[in-house]
Amino acid sequence: MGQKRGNDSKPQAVELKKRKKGGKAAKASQDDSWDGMVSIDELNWKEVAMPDRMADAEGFFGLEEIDDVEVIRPQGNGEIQFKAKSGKPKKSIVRTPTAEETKFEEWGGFSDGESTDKPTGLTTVTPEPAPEAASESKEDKKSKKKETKEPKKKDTKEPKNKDAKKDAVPKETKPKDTKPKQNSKQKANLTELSFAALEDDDDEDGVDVSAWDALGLSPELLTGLSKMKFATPTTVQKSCIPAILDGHDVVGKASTGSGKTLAFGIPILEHFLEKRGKSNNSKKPPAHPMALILSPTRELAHQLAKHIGDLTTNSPDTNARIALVTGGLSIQKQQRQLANADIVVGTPGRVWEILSTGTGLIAKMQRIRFLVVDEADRLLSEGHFKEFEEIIGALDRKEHNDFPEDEEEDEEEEKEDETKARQTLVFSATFHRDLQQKLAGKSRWTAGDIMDKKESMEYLLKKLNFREEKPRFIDVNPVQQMAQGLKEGIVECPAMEKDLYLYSLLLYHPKHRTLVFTNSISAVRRLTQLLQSLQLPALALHSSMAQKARLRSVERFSSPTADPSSILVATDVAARGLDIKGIDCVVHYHAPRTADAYVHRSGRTARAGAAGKSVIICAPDEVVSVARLAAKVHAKNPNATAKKLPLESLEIDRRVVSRIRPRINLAKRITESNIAKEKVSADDNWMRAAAEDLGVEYDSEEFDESKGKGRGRGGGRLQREKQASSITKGELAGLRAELKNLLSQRINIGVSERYLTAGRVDIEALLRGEGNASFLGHLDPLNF
Ligand SMILES: Nc1ncnc2c1ncn2[C@@H]1O[C@H](COP(=O)(O)OP(=O)(O)OP(=O)(O)O)[C@@H](O)[C@H]1O
Repeated sequence: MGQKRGNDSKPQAVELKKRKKGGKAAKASQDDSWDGMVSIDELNWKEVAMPDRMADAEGFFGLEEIDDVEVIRPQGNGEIQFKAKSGKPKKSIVRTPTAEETKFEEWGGFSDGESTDKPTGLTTVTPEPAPEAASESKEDKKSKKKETKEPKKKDTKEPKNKDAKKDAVPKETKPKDTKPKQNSKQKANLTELSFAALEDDDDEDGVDVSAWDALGLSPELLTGLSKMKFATPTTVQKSCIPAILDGHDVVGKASTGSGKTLAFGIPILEHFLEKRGKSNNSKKPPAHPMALILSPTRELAHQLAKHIGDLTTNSPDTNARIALVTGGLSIQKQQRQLANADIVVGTPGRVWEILSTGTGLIAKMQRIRFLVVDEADRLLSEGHFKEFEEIIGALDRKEHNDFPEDEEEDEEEEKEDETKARQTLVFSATFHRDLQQKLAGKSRWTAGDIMDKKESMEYLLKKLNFREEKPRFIDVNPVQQMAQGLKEGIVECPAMEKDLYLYSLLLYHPKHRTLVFTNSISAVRRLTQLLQSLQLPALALHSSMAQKARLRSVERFSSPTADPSSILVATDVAARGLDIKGIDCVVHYHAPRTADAYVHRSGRTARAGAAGKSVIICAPDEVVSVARLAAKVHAKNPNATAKKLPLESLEIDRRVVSRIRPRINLAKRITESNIAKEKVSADDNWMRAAAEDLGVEYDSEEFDESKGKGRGRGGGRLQREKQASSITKGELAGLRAELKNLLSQRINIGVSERYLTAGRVDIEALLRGEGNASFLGHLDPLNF
């Protein structure tokens, strides 16, 4: 078993087997008198391969490990040392400095501040802001701190230190990245596991980030933002970051994909940098976590950790430890991770499990500076309320601090930070209308009914114990809940022809990455198979799939190398928070059940200022409820009236519908037969196993006969299933061949000899392969 390390070694800790990467380059003397002892930073660490699932990454990213070393404990207070295990060459455990490190070593540092006797390594070469920037920024931080101590009475959107900061920050931040290997490699590891599309790793150039100047951020984070190519803050970031930096509690509402994660992530990291700067010891593990971010689902928690982690990785010298606390790992491990993290991201169930069983963890967590509740309304619908209430109760309980070693730091903190109360930040894209009115101060809170309405958002907010009497309610888009670049459409069709219209829509929009929502798992299964049999690159996502299969589907769908026409068929498990870049179109195969679901589903496209489309396929008996739902979503939109909603009615060309019907009929028969066969075989296996357990004989034919005779509920379905499953292999092969033949031809929508000779068809264009490759003839686009 090898040793593992992370970024910060702590000599006294025997568990220093793990630390974040980025230790000093080795310069161990390798002459004959050398006794073979090396320090932690001189070891030849190897990067640990990242596991398939983020959950298996144990919460900390970028670990390194080493084999064949012995840990030599110090006498007294000395540093732990290492030496090669007996039988191994002494030098085998020593790292050779890279050419780059040697170069920097010779160069001798950046400025007066750098001590020349520093041994070696990345700490020496970590990019520092220009000297004046560094000193000004310290001043700024001090002044900002003063402001933070007391939430301002007046709502100032810009921090006071704006001007000073402005000078400190390079306009065109082209960071002299002195940790290129570490950063890009860590980034690669993370992005491999990410839901988001991979970015071009080779391109290290930053963008101009002067648009962020007004927010007065540190040079470190500006460099990170520059590298991530976030040239301007989004509206929610512009409004929330100053309020949070000023120490206010914030309830933030902003449309999907508008950048809410960094709206709270950036102030948290600013606080981290400020506190770390003061402690003058970046290597010491934190006495307690600084922020707790609660998220309703594992996927979202992973995404949040990754998004904030990306910013820390890209920001020089910002090695905040992020612990991901979700199911799937040993409690003891997560207790350790949580205790040593700067930022804890987790689901309420798991966080509570860890806190309630760990010794002293509650006392540590009581000292967090930020509590973030993301996708707050879903936290309730996911049934996390009980654990959430327990966590809040525990955080607010008075407990003794049983960490004597932290006392010194505590006193220091206490002296400097008079506002010990934590800041609470609540974010979502949807809050119901009554609550919005109350938060905006337009209607009153009535204590009586709130306490009766347990598990409501009102109750949750009351429980949160804000530091201020009233949190700042920042509603970035009070009139428009939908993203600006989103176009909404509706396709009306007979209830039994939704497959046909879905297929038409997909053919109308080639090279569109499409997310199709259904209301049931069985519909996801059926539609995925149906589309696959039509040779479309469809993938499934629903909650009954194993976690690994879910992640695989999302990654295959979102990978930049994926087919640009990729289709993900999903239940509402994918409706919230999932940040997949480049989804062009969301199709609601089943109408969403609530207005919020419509907002969140549609919010998977048109993210971060991009354009996107959302189309509801609507049966006649759904039209009224869909119109009501759209009216609710657009209630405050001045351009929408009950008669004129921003829902474009999309007319699918009848010729298309009639020409593709044979394809759909064949594909449906093949799919139904496959599903019925799978089901029969699963039932059969189950019956056989049950019969075996009971010690009776099982005759499947006899059983089938008795099943088919039933006239009660489900009798018709059983008959259909039986019929579908009774198609022979030969018949099925025949159907497949027929479908394959149809799919090999383009859909002819009006090209005949008569048209060709009458000049109705641009033959040249046809030969050039222009237009929609699925069709032969001219197809009027949907203009949508
Ligand atoms: N300032 C910025 N400039 C450009 N892109 C940004 C900026 N801030 C965030 N993004 C990108 O925008 C996307 C959406 O961000 P995020 O996931 O935080 O949105 P959200 O508001 O939380 O959405 P949802 O409500 O759906 O969870 C992400 O891919 C993120 O990388």
